[in-house]
Amino acid sequence: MSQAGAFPPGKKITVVFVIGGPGSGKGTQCSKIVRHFGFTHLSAGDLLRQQVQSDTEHGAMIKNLMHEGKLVPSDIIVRLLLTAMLQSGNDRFLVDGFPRNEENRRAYESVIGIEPELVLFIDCPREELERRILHRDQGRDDDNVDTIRKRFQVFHDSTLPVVLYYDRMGKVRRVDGAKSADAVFDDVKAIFTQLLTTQASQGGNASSRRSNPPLCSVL
Ligand SMILES: Nc1ncnc2c1ncn2[C@@H]1O[C@H](COP(=O)(O)OP(=O)(O)OP(=O)(O)O)[C@@H](O)[C@H]1O
Ligand SMILES: Nc1ccn([C@@H]2O[C@H](COP(=O)(O)O)[C@@H](O)[C@H]2O)c(=O)n1
Ligand SMILES: [Mg+2]
Repeated sequence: MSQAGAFPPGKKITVVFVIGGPGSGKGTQCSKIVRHFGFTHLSAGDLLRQQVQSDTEHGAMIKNLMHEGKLVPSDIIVRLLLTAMLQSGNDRFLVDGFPRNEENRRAYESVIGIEPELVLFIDCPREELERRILHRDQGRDDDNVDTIRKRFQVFHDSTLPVVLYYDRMGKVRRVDGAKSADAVFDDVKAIFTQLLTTQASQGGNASSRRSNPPLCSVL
């Protein structure tokens, strides 16, 4: 079914991409941002894990790819993100763990087309990331030494180039993810306070969204 027009025209929709290596604290910081700033948190990884748990059409394929630390086809993720955005009724979204590669970025642009206000990049050394993941203990199938190595490789080869793409557009805000979670959030809070203050001073209804997004092309 077409979802075209589901975002009211003229209404400002704020999207922030949250990117960082595996275990950098994306989910941790997103929870804090939700509490302080009223965003809806959409974790691409969580949406995929729900598909696996619900044993949906693509569940088995997604499970295998995640176990291998590989990326799931972009059309699947973008459809999940769009559905979650529309269902939320909110107009502020944190998109965690996305885009992970150039294909994700292009699929998002062509299907959803809401330009991110900024890209929060949580930067953290690899040794610290590995330590955190191996201590996380949330029963994730991909939190093992073999898969972690593959996830790092994907991050380096496919995700960092996307960060660089947005950096060239002046959209990246880097924070030092090696600090304590509260200290990282002090930096994150300053970034979001500035974003929302700027938006408020601009009237809050200027839209960076395409006027006629091709929402129906994958639905
Ligand atoms: N700044 C921090 N300092 C120390 N530990 C942290 C920090 N931020 C998060 N953690 C812990 O590190 C682990 C990974 O954090 P989190 O799940 O938020 O990362 P993530 O970027 O969402 O990871 P993934 O990409 O694997 O989903 C968790 O156990 C979390 O409690
Ligand atoms: N854009 C994305 C995001 C995630 N995946 C897959 O999910 C795994 C876990 O992601 P987290 O963000 O929760 O760490 C990831 O390793 C990929 O297999 C994806 O394909 N595309
Ligand atoms: Mg996470």
